[in-house]
Amino acid sequence: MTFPKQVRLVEMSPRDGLQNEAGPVIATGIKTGLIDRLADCGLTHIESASFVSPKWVPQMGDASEVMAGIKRKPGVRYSVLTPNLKGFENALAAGVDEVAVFGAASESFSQKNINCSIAESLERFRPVIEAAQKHNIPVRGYVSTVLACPYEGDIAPEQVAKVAKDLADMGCYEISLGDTIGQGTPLKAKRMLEVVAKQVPVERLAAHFHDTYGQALANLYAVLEEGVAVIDASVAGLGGCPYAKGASGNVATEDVLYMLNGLGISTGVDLNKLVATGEWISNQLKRHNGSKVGQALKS
Ligand SMILES: CC(C)(COP(=O)([O-])OP(=O)([O-])OC[C@H]1O[C@@H](n2cnc3c(N)ncnc32)[C@H](O)[C@@H]1OP(=O)([O-])[O-])[C@@H](O)C(=O)NCCC(=O)NCCSC(=O)C[C@@](C)(O)CC(=O)[O-]
Repeated sequence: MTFPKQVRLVEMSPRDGLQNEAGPVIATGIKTGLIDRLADCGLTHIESASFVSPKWVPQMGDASEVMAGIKRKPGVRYSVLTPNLKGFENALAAGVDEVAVFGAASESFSQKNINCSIAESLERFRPVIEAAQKHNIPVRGYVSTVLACPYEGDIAPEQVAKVAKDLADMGCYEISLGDTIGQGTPLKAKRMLEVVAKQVPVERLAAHFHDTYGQALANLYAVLEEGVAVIDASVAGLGGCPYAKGASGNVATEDVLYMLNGLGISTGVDLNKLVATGEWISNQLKRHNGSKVGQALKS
């Protein structure tokens, strides 16, 4: 397989990046400031918030205010997480462009994250997808713990493929494969992708890798070779996972972009603006900038 000529970067920082931030709830103005800056970098798909229970994820409790406060840039898709119909209805009222349902390949992680089994989660997603289709809103699907689970260890690729296929069959246009705790290594990522791609065409798959063990770029390289052309990433490497102790954020968008630029793969994203955005949000949050490229290029 050769590399794709173009990659769509799906920016995770306003959602996956901020959902787990310790301390007081981050001001809505910082969240909207981040989203507007990301759009100005040339990113065309920004996961902006979650319509989940604020008791479960307090940092996402102002999702409606965030959606109302951003400056919508034409050509940018502002998507959100919706675990159930209640979340979908609130998201619809907030005028989102796209929603996402999120399941897992591991039973234990499913229970910890969304308080139900994998089978129950799929039944919960069905009416969300049907309602979204009625309103012509595209639905993305996530599968977490595709390479390892914090409670169950290694996850068989066949388990991932089954959940991915179920979500695709139910109507998700794209399935994002999450190495939630960043434990995967390139060969494992490649094998998992090969097995999943037999059930869901690679054109409908995205890679969502966390960088806990510093393997995310290597894992991305491995799946790019398999034809994956959609990559989830988070500026300044923001993030973590509330149900996966010690997990770090998504791979930093700046680091992915630098690698893609070096491979001659186009994205439409401006690296200098992205580095400035990573530095801006790190300063706002008084947080270490988790991007190596961001550190190297910051002014
Ligand atoms: C799914 C539930 C709601 C089930 O939670 P539950 O407690 O089983 O739900 P419930 O239906 O029994 O409702 C309990 C309470 O939550 C309320 N509620 C119920 N739904 C909503 C909603 N949508 N919006 C606002 N409120 C809601 C509901 O109204 C009720 O309120 P109360 O009567 O107690 O006052 C809960 O478990 C939850 O919100 N989980 C969210 C977990 C989450 O956001 N995790 C992080 C995102 S996933 C992720 O990061 C992984 C990913 C995608 O990035 C990929 C990867 O890296 O692997």
